[in-house]
Amino acid sequence: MYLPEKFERKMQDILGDEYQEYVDCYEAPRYYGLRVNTKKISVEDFVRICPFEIRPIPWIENGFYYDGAQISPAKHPYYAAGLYYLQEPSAMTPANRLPVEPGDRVLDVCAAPGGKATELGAKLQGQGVLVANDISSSRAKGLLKNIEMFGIGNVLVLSEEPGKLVEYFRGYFDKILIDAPCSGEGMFRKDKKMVKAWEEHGPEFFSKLQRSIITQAAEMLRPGGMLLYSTCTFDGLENEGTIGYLLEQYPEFTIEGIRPYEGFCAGMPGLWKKDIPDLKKTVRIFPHKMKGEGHYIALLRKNGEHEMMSGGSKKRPKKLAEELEAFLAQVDWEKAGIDFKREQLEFHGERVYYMPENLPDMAGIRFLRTGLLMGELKKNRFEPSQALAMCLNMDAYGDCISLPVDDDRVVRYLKGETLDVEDVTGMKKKGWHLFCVDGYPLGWGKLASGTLKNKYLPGWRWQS
Ligand SMILES: C[S@@+](CC[C@H](N)C(=O)[O-])C[C@H]1O[C@@H](n2cnc3c(N)ncnc32)[C@H](O)[C@@H]1O
Repeated sequence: MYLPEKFERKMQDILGDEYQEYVDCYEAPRYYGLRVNTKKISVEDFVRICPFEIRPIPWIENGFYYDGAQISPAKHPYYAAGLYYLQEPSAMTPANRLPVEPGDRVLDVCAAPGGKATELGAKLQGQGVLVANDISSSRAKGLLKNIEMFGIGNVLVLSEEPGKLVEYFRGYFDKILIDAPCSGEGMFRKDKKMVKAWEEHGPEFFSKLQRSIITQAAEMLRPGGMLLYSTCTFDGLENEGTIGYLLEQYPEFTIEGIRPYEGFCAGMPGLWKKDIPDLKKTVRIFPHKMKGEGHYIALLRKNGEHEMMSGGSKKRPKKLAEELEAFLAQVDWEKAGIDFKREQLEFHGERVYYMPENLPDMAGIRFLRTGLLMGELKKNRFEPSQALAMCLNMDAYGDCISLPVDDDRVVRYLKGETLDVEDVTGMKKKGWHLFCVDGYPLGWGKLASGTLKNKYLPGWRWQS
């Protein structure tokens, strides 16, 4: 495989005697990974129902290898049910090693298309808030879809420069993840196009961007909070150099240890001009040392006294339209994992949202979604949304139709067809039903006389 000479020389310096072993691994096939959505299913249950062969990724509790040359897990209904995300195994490490707890306020600064944000959201288990941002609004659209498919409703999906976010969220977050734009050296085996991109924009270009993003993120972290910085490159300036720069600018930060794995290598203080021994606590992932592509991860804590920052003022709940009221009463919110409070409902035109608690005033921010889009009120008729369907489960909503995965109506539903379901429902029931595969929601349908009118979101439908 072609590698630029300058890159080869750098890797020889970094790896010394191991360089040949590293180069040889470019001839080996890449690894494919699948990460279980623990908000929707336990790892044990997923292993029990998984329709294809998977092998555990040893350093990620909910991660598995699959044979990407033989199978396409994205074409399975369980994928449409949000039971898993497809992600290169090393790329699972950053969100896995950031200790997010339910109830935390979490920011993913460079989140699209959502590989890490979906895991951070799953770890929150519906409590607290995930702010998923990406400067690119086109990439943020894919991010929104992945987050909704994963059933994460306690979310803001934004598309802003991190510098602008500081005005709104200074000292607000408990945990921040920066999966920084980088020169992508660790992805050369997975994606050959990255080599050409590297020749156009190398480490110096990205280093400037990374320094600006990490210092802006530092402003948004509360004292006591934790920040995880990751890249998929080997370059010392972009990795240890960015962390060294942060410590210089913000001495209140300290480098924390990362839960170990035998394949992880220590960060290399010598690659940064100043010697900071704690940089050894950061982690380098090399593809010749473990079964995944190249990555770098640093975990930091911001030290200092924490004052809880409260959000904006509460609006009084208004009187709700009867049909919305009736719909809300039908949901067992506790079983949906949502601590439902009416004052968190917001109305924008016909749309009804369920907002996370304690948000700052967000006037002027560019967003794709604030909160969970519950549905639309059209002439007092309430139509529940796709996002809400993905947040629910069969215990939380009474009227469900669940078919086994091998019933051909499951795929026909995903293609947008009207279904005859009289054999499952009888003739009696009418109205909104949650359509599920093996008990996991795919979307809505409206039932009348044994026929289910398809309400699967048109933009998500499978091609016929
Ligand atoms: C490595 S990718 C993120 C991948 C993502 N975390 C995931 O796991 O799916 C880096 C992202 O940073 C975004 N980006 C580039 N410059 C940025 C900036 N100044 N602020 C925020 N995001 C930025 C890019 O649009 C890109 O989506």
